[in-house]
Amino acid sequence: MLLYPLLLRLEGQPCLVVGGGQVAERKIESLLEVGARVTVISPALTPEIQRWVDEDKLRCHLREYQDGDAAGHMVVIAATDVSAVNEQVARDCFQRNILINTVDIPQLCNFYVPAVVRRGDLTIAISTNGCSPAIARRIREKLEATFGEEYCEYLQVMKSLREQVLREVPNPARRKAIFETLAEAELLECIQAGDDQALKERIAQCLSSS
Ligand SMILES: C[C@@]1(CC(=O)O)c2cc3[nH]c(cc4nc(cc5[nH]c(cc(n2)[C@H]1CCC(=O)O)[C@@](C)(CC(=O)O)[C@@H]5CCC(=O)O)C(CC(=O)O)=C4CCC(=O)O)c(CCC(=O)O)c3CC(=O)O
Ligand SMILES: NC(=O)C1=CN([C@@H]2O[C@H](COP(=O)(O)OP(=O)(O)OC[C@H]3O[C@@H](n4cnc5c(N)ncnc54)[C@H](O)[C@@H]3O)[C@@H](O)[C@H]2O)C=CC1
Repeated sequence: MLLYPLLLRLEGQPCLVVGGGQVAERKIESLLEVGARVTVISPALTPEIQRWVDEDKLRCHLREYQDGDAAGHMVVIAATDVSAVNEQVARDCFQRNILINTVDIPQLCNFYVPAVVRRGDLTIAISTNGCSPAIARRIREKLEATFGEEYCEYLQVMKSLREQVLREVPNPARRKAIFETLAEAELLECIQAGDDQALKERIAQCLSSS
């Protein structure tokens, strides 16, 4: 079965992680990174999760999951090492149409967590449809080597150029031509080389030629 890829806005949204072990820690970290409002329910926590609790980065209930705890959350991750508990959490979520990731039972997920490369505004998400998370991780590591930190600045430059063109060029067909010329203009190479002069010249060329 094919999965539909989505990028969610979770800033300020209530999310629940059930379990406080190694896998929970990885999933919590990625939720905190995007500004989600995270609650953890688990009788025990890794030292890192405990640190996030101490720093007030997340709310925590030091107890076992109880029926219905999932209610009111946008996203839930069932990450205990007890399959029966994870199944109970998943059941609660399916009843309520909540997004649920059950870490040990792919059939009880309505979404998977991909491996992710982030470079500022660039997000590359990798999934093997659950066939091999280890391969997803290796592909991420390969892509990290190809898409370096310079993509952060590159996308910022492209963003401000795009805003400028949207503002100044009324004709959509001409705008499209300019965006394509800019995308092909090897601006990344100028950024990698730290050559601001060449960058400015190429941009000026693109804006005047298309
Ligand atoms: C279905 C899915 C559901 C979900 O969790 O979303 C799922 C399920 C399971 N994972 C298992 C094992 C491992 N998972 C990892 C790592 C990651 N797993 C992630 C996602 C996913 N894992 C979803 C599918 C993603 C896809 O479509 O490819 C990543 C990408 C994202 C993240 O978790 O943040 C993250 C890499 C992040 C990174 O490095 O970039 C490693 C490797 C490691 O830890 O280094 C191992 C051990 C090696 C191996 O098994 O391959 C097991 C079996 C446990 C057991 O042995 O019983 C199950 C359950 C099952 O398959 O039945
Ligand atoms: N999807 C993924 O990416 C991966 C999934 N797994 C699966 O994830 C599961 C968890 O792995 P780990 O985090 O390494 O285990 P762990 O043993 O480190 O953590 C389990 C956590 O669940 C908590 N817990 C147990 N019963 C609970 C209950 N009734 N209510 C709330 N919390 C409860 C424990 O206190 C502990 O914090 C394993 O079953 C494994 O099969 C393992 C690797 C990767």
